[in-house]
Amino acid sequence: MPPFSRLRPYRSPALALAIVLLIGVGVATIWSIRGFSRGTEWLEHTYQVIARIEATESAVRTAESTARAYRLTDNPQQQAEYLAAVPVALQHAADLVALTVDNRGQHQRARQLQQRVQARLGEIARLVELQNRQGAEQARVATLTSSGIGLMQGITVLAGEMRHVEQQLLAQRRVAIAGRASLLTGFIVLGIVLPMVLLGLLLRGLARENLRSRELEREARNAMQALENAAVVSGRLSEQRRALGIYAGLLQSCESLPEAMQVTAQVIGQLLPNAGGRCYAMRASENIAETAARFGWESVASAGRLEPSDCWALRRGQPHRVGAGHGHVVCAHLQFADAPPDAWALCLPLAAQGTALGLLHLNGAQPLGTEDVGVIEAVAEQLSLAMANLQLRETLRVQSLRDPLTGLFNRRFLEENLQRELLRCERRGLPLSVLMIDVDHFKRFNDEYGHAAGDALLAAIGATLRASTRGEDLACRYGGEEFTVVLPEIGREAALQRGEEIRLAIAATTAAHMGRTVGPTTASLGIASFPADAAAPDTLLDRADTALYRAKANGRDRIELARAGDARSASPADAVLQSR
Ligand SMILES: Nc1nc2c(ncn2[C@@H]2O[C@H](COP(=O)(O)OP(=O)(O)OP(=O)(O)O)[C@@H](O)[C@H]2O)c(=O)[nH]1
Repeated sequence: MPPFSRLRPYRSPALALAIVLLIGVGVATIWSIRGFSRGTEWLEHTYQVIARIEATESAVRTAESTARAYRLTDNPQQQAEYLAAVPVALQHAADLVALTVDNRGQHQRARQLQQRVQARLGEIARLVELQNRQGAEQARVATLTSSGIGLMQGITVLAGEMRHVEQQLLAQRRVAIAGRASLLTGFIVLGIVLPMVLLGLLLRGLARENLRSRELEREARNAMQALENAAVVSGRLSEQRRALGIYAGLLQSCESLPEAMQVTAQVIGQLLPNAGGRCYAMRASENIAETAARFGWESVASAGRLEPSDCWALRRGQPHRVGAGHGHVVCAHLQFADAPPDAWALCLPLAAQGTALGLLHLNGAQPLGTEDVGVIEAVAEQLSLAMANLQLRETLRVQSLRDPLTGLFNRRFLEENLQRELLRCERRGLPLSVLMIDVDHFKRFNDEYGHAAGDALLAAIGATLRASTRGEDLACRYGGEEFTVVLPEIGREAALQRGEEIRLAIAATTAAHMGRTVGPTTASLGIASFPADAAAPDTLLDRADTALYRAKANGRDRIELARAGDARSASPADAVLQSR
């Protein structure tokens, strides 16, 4: 959690405290303004008192000087001025008394001053009256004995004292006003700074809140995206699971390895459209893995055939991945040099019960997800199982069609395939010959050397027949010591020649048994050809068999061709053939 969130519980109390402080600052400011205002009023009051003291003193002096001028000039104008000055002085003295009621000391002094002013004005009034009654000269003589000078000095001294006191008050009030002005300034500054700090803190808090909400919004968006991605991955996984289920079913229905490989290629192409690759099948006889199917677009070229030593997966028997952060040990069958920068390659061995059956190779330039690797591993596992099953089936099939002693096809295989070969040759207008071969006096051989030695010789004769026939020929063990060779596209004459070669080869065949060589022995052969002797498989075999009997009857170790006369039975098709 960011620090802002930790401070959140303290935000409301802090805000309340700031508001209280602000109110306090406001109240203090108002109080200071009022105090400042009161101080100013007192200052003005002091000035008024000082002005009134001076006015009183001045008015008394005016009355005094105009009365003196009247005495000296006897001019009524001067008397009038004197008479005007007297009430002014009295009024000023009375005003001063009224102005100083707030200050006891000054008030007493003001009253004394008023009394002295009244006394002084009374003295002047007595002299003016004397002048009016007895003349100016009499008044001037009286002046010499009057107490006017002393009274006036008393007024001046008292007025000076009062002024001094007022000056002191003035200085004190100025200091008090200056103090209040500073306090007021302080409160005003505080009143400006505090809201600004508060506003700054609030703005900072809001900015951080905004940032946090944007972060939360981004996180929510990311979470939504992750959820959507998970839904997509989940959908893809279920689709892949479904496809794997279908794939498993398809594999079970495959009848051959190439078919299984093709199905695998199609399924991988569908599951991973951005990947390309190959399915390799091992050719056990050559110890080589050969491409059996391809899919997608290959970003990394891979060889069509490879030896197990060319692939690390086949060497180690476990998946091998290279590129896109998965190592740089590249298999020899890959050409990584020409691949795009982000290319990757994945090889998975196809194996069952420790036997390498093939290789599944994928590559691409788009990143491969973990779930994709899981799917590929599942495909490889299923394909390995299917390959093992198919191989087992093939082995069983071969075993069911081959004679275990000689390795030749068995009679069932002969019967199943002779018809097909006949039809093929008939379609193409080609002949076909059948050789029935029977080992001579084999009972005697068995009796002389033992049944096991007979088995060994029969196995050796089987090998001789395999070596004496072409890939398209069918060399079969018909039963016991009797063999059949079907020679497609071979007519009577050529069959005779091939039969002779076979007879000679059998006559030269020996077998090693219990540390000694047994054989050789001879064999008799009967040959029947299509279309000359028969058209149906059974009849053809019968005719060859009949010819064989004749060879036996004529002394063995020889070949007899079927003759028209020695037909023992004929199928409807042969009847048609013989009537031609
Ligand atoms: N060792 C061995 N002998 C077999 C096998 N199948 C058949 N035989 C023997 O082959 C012998 C065939 O004898 P016959 O049919 O009388 O014919 P033959 O002795 O070969 O004489 P001809 O055919 O007239 O030359 C029998 O003794 C069978 O037991 C086999 O799988 N192994």
